[in-house]
Amino acid sequence: METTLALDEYRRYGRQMILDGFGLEGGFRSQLKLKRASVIVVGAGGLGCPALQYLAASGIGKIGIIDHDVVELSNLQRQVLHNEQTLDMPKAQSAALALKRLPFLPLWIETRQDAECIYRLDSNANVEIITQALAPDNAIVLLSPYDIILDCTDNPPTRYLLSDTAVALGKPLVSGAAQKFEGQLCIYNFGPTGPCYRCLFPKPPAPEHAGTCEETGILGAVTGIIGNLQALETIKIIIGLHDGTPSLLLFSALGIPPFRTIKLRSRKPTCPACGEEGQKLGEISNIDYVQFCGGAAPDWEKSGLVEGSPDRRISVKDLKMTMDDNTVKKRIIDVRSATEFGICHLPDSTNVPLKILVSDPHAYLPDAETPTYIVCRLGNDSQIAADALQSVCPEKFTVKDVIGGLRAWSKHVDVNFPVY
Ligand SMILES: Nc1ncnc2c1ncn2[C@@H]1O[C@H](COP(=O)(O)OP(=O)(O)OP(=O)(O)O)[C@@H](O)[C@H]1O
Ligand SMILES: [Zn+2]
Repeated sequence: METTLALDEYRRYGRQMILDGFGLEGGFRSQLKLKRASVIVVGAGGLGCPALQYLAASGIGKIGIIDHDVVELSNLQRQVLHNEQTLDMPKAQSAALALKRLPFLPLWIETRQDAECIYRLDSNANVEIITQALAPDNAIVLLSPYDIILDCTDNPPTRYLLSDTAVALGKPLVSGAAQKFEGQLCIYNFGPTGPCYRCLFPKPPAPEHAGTCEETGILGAVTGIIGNLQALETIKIIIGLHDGTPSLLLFSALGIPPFRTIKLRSRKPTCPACGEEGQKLGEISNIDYVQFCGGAAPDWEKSGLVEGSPDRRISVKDLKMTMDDNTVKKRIIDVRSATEFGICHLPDSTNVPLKILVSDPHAYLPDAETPTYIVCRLGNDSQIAADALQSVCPEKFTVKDVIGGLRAWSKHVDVNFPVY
């Protein structure tokens, strides 16, 4: 265990060590606590990146990063540790390089450890990278070496898995969430009576309310605020400055005031994860979290490409042929929001946002001679809209949804069509 600070660490961390109240036992001891602490950040995305940079800069001794995904261009708007040079690189690795300010991963520091997916970044072994998804069968093993867990992920199955694992390991879980202009922050399973995620949310959100940033949009600075708060709360826990009162912080960039805090009750005795009286969950490795949260999100484009009911669906290539044929009548309805329609749209398409169309499908009935093709971004909403129209129009009318939506259009028909 570390008992001293190196000489250069006094200068490096001096600005925080001299703070009045930087740990009850004084700056030196608090800095040592940070140096001895280990923290694991699950998800090196919008929340994980800002959290990681402040955790690393504060002098935390060991940081783990778990993420199975690779860096994509659409991440750079908010995932500030990644850059154009690290596109396609595993996010955990890209984030670790940024923390160490290294341009690439030199071979001499890439040492494989016990699991195939784990790398230690340098001889001080202070950043550990795990390029594998956190799953029920590895969560206990991967998280147990760390003192504090940060949930910087974006999906309900992983949130429940992280909470249950934190309870099983008796570790605090600093959890962040952000979507659109809004964010949330909560520390679960903290102290002897702090509630867990299941205490607060015994039931998962309906799948339609669990959209990803890709579906709903996100302002980068919002994830920056929540991710930074996660780092701050983690540092407070380590140096003993957190009073442990359970609360949920709600942030809205457009709200007045933008921050609100809700005091939470303590642990629920009947909670199946952390309660004394609850019906026990059982082994984490045996729990099907995806099933619990309503099943996996379908891959709409793929499912659409399967031979299905050709009379109700049309491929993007067939749509293109129809559009090029001036002798046939057609109508293309784009059911995305007006904002998205403004970003890009197919020539001669009309914008009728999904909500408006399904609230009054009769208003958008085609005529017998004009086939209607319905398009959206990914080919999901267009199916709902097509169903709504088909249900109110006579059999012989043609209403088809465009398989895979505009994403498929840019992949298979026009590579210059914007993807967002
Ligand atoms: N079970 C998991 N194990 C490891 N990493 C996870 C797990 N679940 C989610 N993540 C990671 O959490 C991060 C969440 O960040 P964020 O939502 O900003 O990124 P994203 O998924 O790239 O976003 P987008 O929705 O724009 O594609 C992602 O990098 C994702 O790979
Ligand atoms: Zn609980």
